Amino acid sequence: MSCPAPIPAALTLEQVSWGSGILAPVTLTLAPGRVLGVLGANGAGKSTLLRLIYRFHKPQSGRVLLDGQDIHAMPARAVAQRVAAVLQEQPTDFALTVAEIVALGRAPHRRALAGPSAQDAHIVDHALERLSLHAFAARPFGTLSGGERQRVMVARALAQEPGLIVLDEPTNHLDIRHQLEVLRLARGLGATVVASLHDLNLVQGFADDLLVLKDGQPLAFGPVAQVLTPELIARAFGVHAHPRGPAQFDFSLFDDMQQERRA
Ligand SMILES: Nc1ncnc2c1ncn2[C@@H]1O[C@H](COP(=O)(O)OP(=O)(O)OP(=O)(O)O)[C@@H](O)[C@H]1O
Repeated sequence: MSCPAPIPAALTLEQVSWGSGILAPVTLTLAPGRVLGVLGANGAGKSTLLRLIYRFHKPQSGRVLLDGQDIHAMPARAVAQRVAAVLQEQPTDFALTVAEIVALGRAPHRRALAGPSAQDAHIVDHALERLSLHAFAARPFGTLSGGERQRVMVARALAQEPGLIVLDEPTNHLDIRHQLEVLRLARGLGATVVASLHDLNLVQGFADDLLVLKDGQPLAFGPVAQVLTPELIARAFGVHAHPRGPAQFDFSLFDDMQQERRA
């Protein structure tokens, strides 16, 4: 049994704002399969923007369009079949096992009162495998470390087979190898991706496009190489960005390094 590849979603934000100045109107279009990194200092409005995209907040003005449809004109279930979110807040039902939490990702796809199908079980199994979580499948969620929990939340999103995946600081709690693995996995899903990140180096190898926010205002949007300049970093974060010194490293996964060496 194979897992069908998700059909990536097109995302458009049309003058989307929220709160009294918490997020000023943002307009952008992401073609299906594009990866958007959202950057900004603490309190800049990143999570607020993400909440608008996964339909937690209703915009004060403007519209969020998923494949051309306003997400607030769509049934919540239809949105949940297309959009998965990996959030900083995690489930508090610590007694559920890892496999049970990941299986929750299948809920939007099941008919009312229907139990899990063989296909659901296969998809959950596949998600556990991709996040190297098989050994944890029967463990209560509450007994896991912060990094292990984060991987479970990514596996749940994977099981949802979304066309758009929204990740709020997905590398929080993760060691460097798992950070790279989760970002590579998110990129390789075939879905459109929107992720807030704090690591300006990691975002360069991960995102196609960047949206930079400051005090709830969009400062810049466009391809990473065009947007991420020392001037922009100074405006967004109030720091100088210097070229790397000799005691600093770029990181990649072993298999990437082997490929690079072979090349
Ligand atoms: N429901 C709310 N009511 C009042 N203020 C809010 C609400 N939600 C967010 N804010 C405020 O809006 C600002 C933006 O918050 P948001 O969580 O979007 O920032 P962020 O960029 O994700 O920050 P961080 O990097 O610290 O996670 C913050 O000052 C926050 O306190």
